Amino acid sequence: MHSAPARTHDPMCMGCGHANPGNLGVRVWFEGQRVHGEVLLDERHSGAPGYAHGGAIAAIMDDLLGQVLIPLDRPGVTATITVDFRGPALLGRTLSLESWCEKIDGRKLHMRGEIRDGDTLVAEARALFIHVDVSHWEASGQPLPESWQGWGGEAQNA
Ligand SMILES: CCCCCCCCCC(=O)SCCNC(=O)CCNC(=O)[C@H](O)C(C)(C)COP(=O)(O)OP(=O)(O)OC[C@H]1O[C@@H](n2cnc3c(N)ncnc32)[C@H](O)[C@@H]1OP(=O)(O)O
Repeated sequence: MHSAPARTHDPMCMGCGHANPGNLGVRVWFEGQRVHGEVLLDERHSGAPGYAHGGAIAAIMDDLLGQVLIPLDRPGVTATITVDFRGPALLGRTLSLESWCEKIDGRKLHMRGEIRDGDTLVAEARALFIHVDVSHWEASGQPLPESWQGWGGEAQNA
């Protein structure tokens, strides 16, 4: 059963933002605290003829693993991410996405994610996210998404 998120991501997000014409087309849905999704890359994301750029795959991973913050109900930022490229990422194929939180250790959120083309593992990633208060993003002066109000309670910030 898919659950509707209480929070939504930045509409201008480079990965999934519906208001960003240059988005990578990441679509996600939630099942409990797990994130599922899909993406279809095309010639704009080429790294070699017919193959996706590794940076596009890494950006998708960052977005995908960050989405876990929504069901966790904790705002956070990526501190470090490692992407292992395991198989060909072909353009023009619908890739399936999955991410989850493996461990929480205080403010440290250890995330994992996978991208598959059918049964083939294309890439896997692990990342450390750090829980922050939403005031972390106020320095830009841009308005924050309305749904972020009251998100995640208190976190001691940078
Ligand atoms: C989907 C819903 C929307 C979600 C929002 C958007 C998500 C988008 C994801 C992104 O792309 S975020 C953009 C890229 N990331 C950043 O811009 C983060 C920039 N870095 C920072 O702002 C600060 O470095 C950070 C908030 C991550 C940490 O600073 P703090 O001063 O708050 O914490 P501190 O440095 O004291 O570290 C807290 C703990 O984390 C550990 N830590 C921090 N950075 C680390 C690192 N890089 N590697 C390993 N450990 C790290 C640190 O050692 C420490 O461990 P201990 O508590 O055990 O001492």
